[in-house]
Amino acid sequence: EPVVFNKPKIELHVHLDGAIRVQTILDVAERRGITLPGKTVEEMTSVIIVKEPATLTKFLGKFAEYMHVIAGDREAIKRIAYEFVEDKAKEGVIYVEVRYSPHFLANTKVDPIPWQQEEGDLSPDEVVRLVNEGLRQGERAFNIKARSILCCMRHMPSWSMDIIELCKTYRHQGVVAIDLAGDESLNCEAFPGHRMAYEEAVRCGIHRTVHAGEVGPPSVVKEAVEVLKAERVGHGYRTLQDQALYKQLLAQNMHFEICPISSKLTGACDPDFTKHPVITFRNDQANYSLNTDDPLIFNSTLNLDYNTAHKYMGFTEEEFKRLNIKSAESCFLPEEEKRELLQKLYKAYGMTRSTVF
Ligand SMILES: O=c1[nH]cnc2c1ncn2[C@@H]1O[C@H](CO)[C@@H](O)[C@H]1O
Repeated sequence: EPVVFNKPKIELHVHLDGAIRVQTILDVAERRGITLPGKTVEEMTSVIIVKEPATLTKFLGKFAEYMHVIAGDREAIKRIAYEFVEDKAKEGVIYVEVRYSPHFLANTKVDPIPWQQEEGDLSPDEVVRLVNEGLRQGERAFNIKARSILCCMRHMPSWSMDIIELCKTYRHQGVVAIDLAGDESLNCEAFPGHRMAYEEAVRCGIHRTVHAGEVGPPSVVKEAVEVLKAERVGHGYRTLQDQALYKQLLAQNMHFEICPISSKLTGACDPDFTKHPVITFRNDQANYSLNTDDPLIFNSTLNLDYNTAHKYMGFTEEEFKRLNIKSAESCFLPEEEKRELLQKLYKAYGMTRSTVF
């Protein structure tokens, strides 16, 4: 696979638990005495990955193949965070916001205890500290910047107040925002638990993004923006089905976190990339990023997403630069650090302030 955009990049939408190395899953399983359906990287990869377009619900089921290996294990959680930063640095990412559900990696103070684990002594709070530590060590080792976003889960509104409290506690240790992830096709309207958490986020100045309009109708996007006060929309492809809403969000400079490979394999979009919604976003010079979402499960890299945009959608170097600058402008860093990041991009792209889009 050739590298079409071999320049510094920003990634804003990637799930930590969807970006684990298969080798790490095997190593940890062996150490913990957990039996897996595959013994080699090749075998486990074929168990985990989605090869053909499926449904969001089926795709989300894939996490159950390996989450029980990592969850509840301090060393494993720190390791996946550290290795994630290394992998992103290798892809040419200079700033990444990585998201996850602390509850999904815990085995106490979480109800129900996920992945059929026995109760243990690893709480969501400690999970966040371990991830913060892994990311920080990765930042130092690989010379890139990594921040995190904590996910509420659509089907677990009872966890959402924990999430906003964790965002508040760790806002100066790398946590920059709240997200709402999970299966939008099962419950469309956000539960009061989610709404309360997002209200608190607004009150405390915690940044907000929401998975919306990935497979759900444009009304979910509207709710994300108007009720949950999302500053960015995760995916948001279906926004295009409501032209009035789309025009309004364009005018508002709303940021869309686009994940091309993901959108094909979750069945969110037409598998024919020449018909992809991001072509419309591009033609309208919208504010959006290109992201991997879950590279483990899609067996992908950020380069594959860029190549796909280039090969099937006619994306140019110019557009890749523009969208990365929009991504930096829409990231959840404090203003000062955002300016620094933008300067880095301008320099790497050979742009002076006057040639900026
Ligand atoms: O594309 C997606 N849409 C909705 N939810 C997702 C997607 N990818 C991952 N997750 C969900 O987010 C959780 C926290 O990282 C993952 O465990 C998965 O359940």
